Amino acid sequence: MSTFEESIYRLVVETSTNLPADVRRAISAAREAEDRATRAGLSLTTIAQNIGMAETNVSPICQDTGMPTFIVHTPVGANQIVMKKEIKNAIARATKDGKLRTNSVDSLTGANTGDNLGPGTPVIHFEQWERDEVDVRLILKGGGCENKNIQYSLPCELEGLGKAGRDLDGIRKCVLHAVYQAQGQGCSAGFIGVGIGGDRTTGYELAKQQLFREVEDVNPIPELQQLEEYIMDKANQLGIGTMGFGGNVTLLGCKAGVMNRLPASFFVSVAYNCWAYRRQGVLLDGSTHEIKEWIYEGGSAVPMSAGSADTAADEAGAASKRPEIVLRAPLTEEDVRQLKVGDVVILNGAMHTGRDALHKHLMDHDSPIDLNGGVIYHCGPVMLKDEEGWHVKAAGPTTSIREEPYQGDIMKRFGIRAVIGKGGMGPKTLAALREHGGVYLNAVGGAAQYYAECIKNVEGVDFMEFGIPEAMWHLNVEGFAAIVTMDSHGNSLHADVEQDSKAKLAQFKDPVFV
Ligand SMILES: O=C(O)C[C@H](O)C(=O)O
Ligand code: SF4
Repeated sequence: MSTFEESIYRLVVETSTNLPADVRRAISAAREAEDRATRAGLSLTTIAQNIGMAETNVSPICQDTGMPTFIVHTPVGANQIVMKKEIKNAIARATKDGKLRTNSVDSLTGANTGDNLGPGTPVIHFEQWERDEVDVRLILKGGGCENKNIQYSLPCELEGLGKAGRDLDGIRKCVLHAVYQAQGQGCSAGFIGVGIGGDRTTGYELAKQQLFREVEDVNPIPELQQLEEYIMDKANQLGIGTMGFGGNVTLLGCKAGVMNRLPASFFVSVAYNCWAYRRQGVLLDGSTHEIKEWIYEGGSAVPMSAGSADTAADEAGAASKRPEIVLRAPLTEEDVRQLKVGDVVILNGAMHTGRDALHKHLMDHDSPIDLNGGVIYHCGPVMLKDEEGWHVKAAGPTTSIREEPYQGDIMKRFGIRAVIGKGGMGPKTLAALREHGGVYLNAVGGAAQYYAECIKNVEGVDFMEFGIPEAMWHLNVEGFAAIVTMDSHGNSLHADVEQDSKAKLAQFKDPVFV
């Protein structure tokens, strides 16, 4: 392997497994701002533990290792064709080693390429510069937060905020709205990059580029510096909180950039990044391609609590007015009818993963196993196989709302009693929980190491043809902690937080930048 390929491999592993110092500082500050004995505080404790565990285990912070996106600056004359090939080799190797999930899926057939390579994956942007070194930056941005990106075309009308015009105040409203509409689904607390101007494509590119800035830097353009500070202040008054559980911290960073636009177009593009803000970079020697320096301060400079996986579960007891409730699957109707929003549940026993492909399949096919009393986990894990069998390398929840069209019907048809995911579900599922006797449990998004440790055994797998993330994994878990956010009595914490934050958003209707 060439030195360039080796250096890129190291960059990929570091990015996926070790959150940089500036991001850690932002998360630590959020922990300080949030009472530990709340749902948000509890989730931040789990997040902090997870960051420490990922570093120690050299395993993915989150199971969704995202769309690898590289920005490479090369000296004039460097062979970009060879570099591209070697970047791809490094990606395939990191995937084989379980540092990246198999994340490249054929959009028409649904087939997973298995090595993270394919049309459009990875994304590599080359730029030439007049220096001798090679600068390679990488961001691994997951699908859940990518789904919460949003683009506005000014002028427009925004719920809660009214008219947004073609000026700085209109931009202000769009950015606040972008944070509101993400709720907890992009694994808040998040970081946003804002691209002002451009066309639809370059606007989004500019937004994503902002995510390569340091969390603590100061915008050199005074208007944008003001905008960033304003958004940081006001977005954190929306009360959405970590995971959308409500709380004081909703946004960890806001970076805005500007470029020219066409007279007829005025786009504001927002790239939403989850707390698992994985970006790193290396400066390579121009001739040897050895790593000369890391671009962003390494994570090890800011230790996060790497304590035992029990800490969060212990704090969970304090976060709830009622003691935590320990249940063993399969569950009975009585088990789940006793649960109320806010309860902390510790699950033991059998759990089955299922996400988009499985839910669609189960609508008109039988299940390969008996799901009566069963627990479905919305999760697409990172798995590795050796002589002894399959091992879980990372296994946090995925965004549940995508299963909203199917979930209620499937629960009733197969007798499923609990669904675990993140971000909450909608009215159809809530009605089914009530009618059938079911519960929705919210796990901490991105806490892939924390949950992987709870999985004691992989009992089997079905539908491997869907690819590793979409297959139905049969797991045996111990001490899997999650919070009831939708119960069988018609209560949904997600609906409440959305309602509440909408009212708070409306406070920021009046012009600020005039
Ligand atoms: O694909 C996943 O595992 C998670 C995804 O990033 C999500 O946030 O829903
Ligand atoms: S699960 Fe959450 S933390 Fe992981 S990539 Fe998706 S949005 Fe980010």
